[in-house]
Amino acid sequence: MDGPSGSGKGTVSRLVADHLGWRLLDSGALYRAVGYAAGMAGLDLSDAEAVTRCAETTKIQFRAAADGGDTRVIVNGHDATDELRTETAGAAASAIASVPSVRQALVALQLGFRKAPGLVADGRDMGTVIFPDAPFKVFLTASAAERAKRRYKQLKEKGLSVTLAGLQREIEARDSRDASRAVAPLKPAVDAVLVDSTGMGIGDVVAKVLAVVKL
Ligand SMILES: Nc1ncnc2c1ncn2[C@@H]1O[C@H](COP(=O)(O)OP(=O)(O)O)[C@@H](O)[C@H]1O
Ligand SMILES: Nc1ccn([C@H]2C[C@H](O)[C@@H](COP(=O)(O)OP(=O)(O)O)O2)c(=O)n1
Repeated sequence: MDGPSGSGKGTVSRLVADHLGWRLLDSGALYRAVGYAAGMAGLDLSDAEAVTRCAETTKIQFRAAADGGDTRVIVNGHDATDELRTETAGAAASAIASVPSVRQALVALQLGFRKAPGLVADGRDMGTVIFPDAPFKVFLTASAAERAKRRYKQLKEKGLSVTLAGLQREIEARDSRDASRAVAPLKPAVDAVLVDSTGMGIGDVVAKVLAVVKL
């Protein structure tokens, strides 16, 4: 499941994976974790060699939350789940994700998630680069205005201080960087089913995605 920020990939992927009893890979969390670790180490995010070393050495673990809430993301032993959800972490992730050797450093880890009975993987290049032979591919979109509204609500609920206009600018800047980079740009795989979730409820989107999965 690939698509731009706020299209609902994470939410829909989790529900689809739960429904099918499949595993889940939130690939964006890996890029966020590396961006976060690089920031903690005081690295210059435009220093390709330093951030590549960081991607090669950062220890990233996913841990189910005890209360059934969001999966926790542990970065070098520290639970960084909350820090990783911020738009600053998203921007840092997008910056380091444009470095080809950083992407390369995360390939094996992602491939390791592919296990029976199945995997739902969410990101930007799941259907194009990491799992090109995936039998079912969805490219999930929504208008930039709607995606900004969703993110605004989500971050406000987490108590973060954000503005709608600021978020829309940040989301559009990130999408344009993700889509224009030379390696693994954000774009639908040729065999992906396009789902535009603008104006659709989460349940309807999940049903549409499940209809793509023909077992
Ligand atoms: N179809 C939808 N309608 C309304 N809100 C949605 C929809 N899909 C997702 N959301 C909400 O939008 C926010 C961003 O969704 P998320 O799954 O994190 O997107 P992504 O992983 O694509 O960035 C979340 O708060 C989520 O609950
Ligand atoms: N497979 C992926 C996943 C994410 N990235 C990069 C580009 C994205 O802007 C950042 C953050 O991704 P993430 O999916 O967590 O972001 P959103 O939840 O969609 O806002 O990481 C990537 O380059 N390739």
